[in-house]
Amino acid sequence: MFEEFVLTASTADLSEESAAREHADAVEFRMDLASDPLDQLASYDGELPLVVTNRASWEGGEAEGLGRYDALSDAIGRESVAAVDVELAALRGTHPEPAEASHATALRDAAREAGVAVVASVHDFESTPEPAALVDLLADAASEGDVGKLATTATAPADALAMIEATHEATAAGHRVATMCMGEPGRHTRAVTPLYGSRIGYAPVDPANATAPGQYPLATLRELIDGLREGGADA
Ligand SMILES: O=C1C[C@@](O)(C(=O)O)C[C@@H](O)[C@@H]1O
Repeated sequence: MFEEFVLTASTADLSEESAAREHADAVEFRMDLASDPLDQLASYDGELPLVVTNRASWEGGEAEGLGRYDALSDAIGRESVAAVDVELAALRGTHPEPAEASHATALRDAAREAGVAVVASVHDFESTPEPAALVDLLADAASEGDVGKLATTATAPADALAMIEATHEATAAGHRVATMCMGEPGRHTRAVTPLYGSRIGYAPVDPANATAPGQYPLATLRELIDGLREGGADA
């Protein structure tokens, strides 16, 4: 997975998979936002592969404590699960709770053994650092997972440009990355960074259930990305 760009339908409700199928390559299952996530996984019989995310509260999600790793270890044993998202701060041991690192690295080992890809993720809900700092973060994240994902908050057009530039540089340096800006001024990065190497996009099936600020609806993002790739009338 992630040899090529993967558009995920991000949801807390796996019954949305049938509606997502037309436009998405995979489903991101936000276990932290879901009710009965393990039951939903057990009864999932959709066609799209799943990327499971159990976002920690300290990284903008709703999962509290180390118990979220137990749910993720359960999830990666399912046939339908192709990738698992793990926060870079936990993998790197930079989170103040030391047990985060041992849990995160054990989960990564288990994922690799099960043939499940690891997305090492970083979020900045306030700002977008300078391009050089973004490239460093992407290099760190890519070295800890099969894909390094970075989502920052754009408050001005220059932030979007910084993310596009960093995506290009990190990809040119051989790192496998997924990038996007949250927030209105960075919305277009979701359609554009795939042209510079970003491997994962996130979009809600129903815009009322967006999992981050500034996401396009799924069908719109698919159309934008495909449209930008197709070329002009003489292509
Ligand atoms: O990390 C990401 C990216 C995201 O935050 C976004 O900005 O689209 C949406 C989340 O569901 C996902 O886990």
